[in-house]
Amino acid sequence: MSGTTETSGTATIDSVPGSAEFAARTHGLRKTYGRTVAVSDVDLAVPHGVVLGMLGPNGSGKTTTIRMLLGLTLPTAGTAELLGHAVPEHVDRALPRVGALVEGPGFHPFLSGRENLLRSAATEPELAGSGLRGAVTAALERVGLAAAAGRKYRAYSLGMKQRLGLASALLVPRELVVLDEPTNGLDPAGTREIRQVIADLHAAGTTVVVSSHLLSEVEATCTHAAVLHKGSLVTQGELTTLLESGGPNLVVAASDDVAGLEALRERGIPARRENGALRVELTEVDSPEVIATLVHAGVGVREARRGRADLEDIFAQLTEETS
Ligand SMILES: Nc1ncnc2c1ncn2[C@@H]1O[C@H](COP(=O)(O)OP(=O)(O)OP(=O)(O)O)[C@@H](O)[C@H]1O
Repeated sequence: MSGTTETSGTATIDSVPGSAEFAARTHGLRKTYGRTVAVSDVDLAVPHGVVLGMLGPNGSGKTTTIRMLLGLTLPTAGTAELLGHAVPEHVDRALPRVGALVEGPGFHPFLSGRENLLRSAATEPELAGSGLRGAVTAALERVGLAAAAGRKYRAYSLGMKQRLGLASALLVPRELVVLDEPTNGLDPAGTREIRQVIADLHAAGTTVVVSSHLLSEVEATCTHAAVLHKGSLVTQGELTTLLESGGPNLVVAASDDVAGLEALRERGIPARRENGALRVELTEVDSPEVIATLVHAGVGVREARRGRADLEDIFAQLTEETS
């Protein structure tokens, strides 16, 4: 790319920082590694003020998308914008207002957590001068690392390393915070703390993009979701809208769920096994037909109750359709 011929839309947005319609945006974003297509034609739009969960199994392209958004990896094709600035061309204009936790934050193994953060803080123009130590202490407290601040980074557990990366991302107030799998390696208490940090950021009006392969994580913390599958964006939008798009379900405790699943699939009724039961989609059929099909096949029905599709069902539907 020459750097002089950008689309007029991007140029206009760039001339008025902070006025962008979306906090982050990509158009036709693509990344290939040899013959591996890591990310394929992704059009992501992150509205201001949302907590967007980037959801997808391992290898679906979450990290690569995030790295391209932050200007850490160059796209093979397509464009990206961060707070209205074209990436990578003008990413330096956006980055002071963006906090990021991505793999390998580059901390020094022989320095303590606090010393590492002081080094990070020294690169923040906003903290030049007296505010530095106070900001570091506040960030350490915020992520629950104050007690371990004097220990060497190399002695930190994976969870502590994650927290230090998060502290670094939160040294100064941010407009946008991007977190790649922030609960990786954390115990349940650590996971709760990260959720609280995300909730606090959201309450303060900060836009958060958080990647996860855990559906429960996204359901618990996010207002929006973007689902990636094999490098493609299969859906994005408000979480409530996404959840409403899932039809009613019947959860059946059957005497033989393997035989039951086979019988249902033979009749073209979408179903899957889940926690020792069968979860059956009721979009085309109703409950009596499901039960009759099972009983006909000699499968006993111990219990059947109706429910709505949860994120896991919707995710299964979306990813099966594009498999
Ligand atoms: N530097 C690289 N060189 C070669 N292939 C890569 C590279 N980075 C990513 N890939 C491949 O691109 C695909 C997407 O990887 P990516 O890390 O973006 O997925 P992910 O959804 O973040 O997965 P995870 O949750 O495991 O981090 C995978 O097939 C991966 O092996």
